[in-house]
This record gives sequence, structure tokens and C-alpha cells, in this order.
Amino acid sequence: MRIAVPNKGSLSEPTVEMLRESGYRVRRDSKELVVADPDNGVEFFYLRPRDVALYVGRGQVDAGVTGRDLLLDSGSTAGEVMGLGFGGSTFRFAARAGEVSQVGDLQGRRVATSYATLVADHLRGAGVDAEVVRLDGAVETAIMLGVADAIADVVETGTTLRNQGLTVFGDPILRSEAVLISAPDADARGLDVLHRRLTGVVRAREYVMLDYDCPVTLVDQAVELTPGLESPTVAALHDTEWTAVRAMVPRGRTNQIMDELYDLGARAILVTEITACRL
Ligand SMILES: Nc1ncnc2c1ncn2[C@@H]1O[C@H](COP(=O)(O)OP(=O)(O)OP(=O)(O)O)[C@@H](O)[C@H]1O
Ligand SMILES: O=P(O)(O)OC[C@H]1O[C@H](OP(=O)(O)OP(=O)(O)O)[C@H](O)[C@@H]1O
Ligand SMILES: [Mg+2]
Repeated sequence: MRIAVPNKGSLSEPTVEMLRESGYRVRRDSKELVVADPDNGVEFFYLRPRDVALYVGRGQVDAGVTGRDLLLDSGSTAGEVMGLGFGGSTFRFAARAGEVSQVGDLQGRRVATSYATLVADHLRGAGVDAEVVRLDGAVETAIMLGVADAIADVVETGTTLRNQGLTVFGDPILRSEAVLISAPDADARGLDVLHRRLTGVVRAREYVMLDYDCPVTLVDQAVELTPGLESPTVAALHDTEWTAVRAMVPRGRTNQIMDELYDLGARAILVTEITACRL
């Protein structure tokens, strides 16, 4: 089983971290390009994020991690297996405020981007005939320097656009995140294990483990707030008027649930991270 991993850029470190949490061997320094993990029967290839989809699409590696936007721009036949919940961004058009306000206004004009295939496909789909100017990066500057009338680029916080006095227009072209991709003829067993392990980490990040003590008389109300997955663990305490409850709760609601439990009368409410799981 061969797996491609981004060697640089925004997706690299979070991917390495996720693979580590999934029990795989990862590189020790950023110059290592190939890492053998014989215990798991895997070889990792650290490649440019943009090249991952090409290798996977040609079947030279079985699977890889890249951005959905990079996958679509590559034109590769690799397929998306799952979203990994990090590296989130939107892909958007932007221009100087007032100059271009909808995609139709791009007719006959110039759009700078590092994602030329993705943008050309989108413009074609919208029936707009515009010149796509392919740049390597820092595309926000292309308007100021007179190379383009608009840009299409990754927007995460929007800081880069704001700094250049640019405003987004039109609907987002794409919502992207890091994705696991696979070759059509990938090693099915290896891919299955990888998929399951990554899912275990992605799901674990969506939850935390909550432990608390609750008066026995209130336990039914408490477990309504923390129903867990199948059912919460309810265990006896030495003091028979109290009981201990343990349940997974959605991470995003942790503090709200803690407040509600406290108001109800629960005490010693503790939150613990879950690093991996099989649900
Ligand atoms: N703030 C961000 N800037 C750029 N890409 C981002 C950002 N957040 C998430 N991404 C995602 O990272 C991928 C691009 O990674 P890539 O390594 O090519 O560029 P990068 O992170 O901008 O690195 P660099 O430009 O320094 O080489 C895309 O899938 C993109 O959606
Ligand atoms: O919305 P923001 O949080 O500002 O992030 C988006 C910016 O970050 C990336 O640039 P990067 O730093 O990778 O430089 P590059 O354009 O040279 O790739 C991307 O191309 C945008 O310019
Ligand atoms: Mg970049």
C-alpha cells in the first residue's frame, strides 16, 4: 500500500498529525520524502500537495491526502473517499469593490488564478468567456499590477483580500477541505484500514468525553442531556445518593451541556479529549 502525503503547505502538518494519531509512522524531519512503515504494510511518499492527485490518478500510489480544490483542478481520475475536517477554505472570485459584482461581468475580461482548470471549468459552466491568467501564487497582487481584472483564489480568513482592498463576488466556486483520495484500483484492504483509522480520528475530534457526578434522583434528567451514542455509562458511587455518569458529547456543545448539567445539580463535571475511536 502506497500513500501520498503533502510535504509542504497548509495541509502538510495537519495531515502528518492525523496519520500519527491513526497509528502510522510519520517523517521525523521535513526533508524525508519516503517513509517506510512495515508494521502497517505502508509506504508513505511526501509529495507536493498539487501533485498528490496526479500520482493517485495514475495509480502509482493507492491513496493520498490533498485539498478538494487541488483534486478538482488536477483533472485526475482519483476519487474522493472522505473529508478529513481540516484545511477548510472557500474558493472565490474577488475584485476591487464596484468594478465587478457578478460572474457575468467577467465576460471578455481577465481572471488571475493558480487553479486555472477549476476556474476555466467554472466559467465555461456559467457560459462566460473570459481569459484565465495562470499564476503560481500571490494572485491578489495581479489586479494592482494590471495583469487581471479579477482573481479567483482560496479564501480562508479573508485577510489577504482585505489587505489588497478586494471584495468577493458571486457564489463560492467551491467549499474545500483536506480529503482522502484513492485510485480506482487501490489495494482494497489497505484502503479500508486507512479509511477506518482516519474516520476514527475525524470522529474522535467531533466529540469529547464527559464525566460527572449526579444525584441519583436526577439521573434520568441528566442522561437526557447526555444520551451518549448507544447509552451513557451510569456507575454506582460509594455515597449511594450519588451516581457517576460517562458519555460522549458533541465537542461544539460541550460548555452548553456542562452549564445545563451544573444547573441541574451535577458536580465534578470533567472533559477529556478522545484521540481515536471506532464507533
Ligand atoms: N489559508 C490557506 N491558504 C492556502 N491554502 C489553504 C489555506 N487554508 C486551506 N488551504 C488549502 O490548502 C491547499 C493548498 O495547499 P498548497 O500547499 O498548495 O498551498 P499553500 O498552503 O498555500 O502553500 P504555499 O502556497 O506556501 O506553497 C488547498 O487545498 C487549500 O484549499
Ligand atoms: O483568506 P486568508 O486567510 O488570507 O488565506 C488565503 C490566502 O492564503 C493563501 O496564500 P499563501 O500564503 O499560500 O500564498 P500564495 O498565494 O503564494 O500561495 C491563498 O492563496 C490566499 O492568498
Ligand atoms: Mg498558497
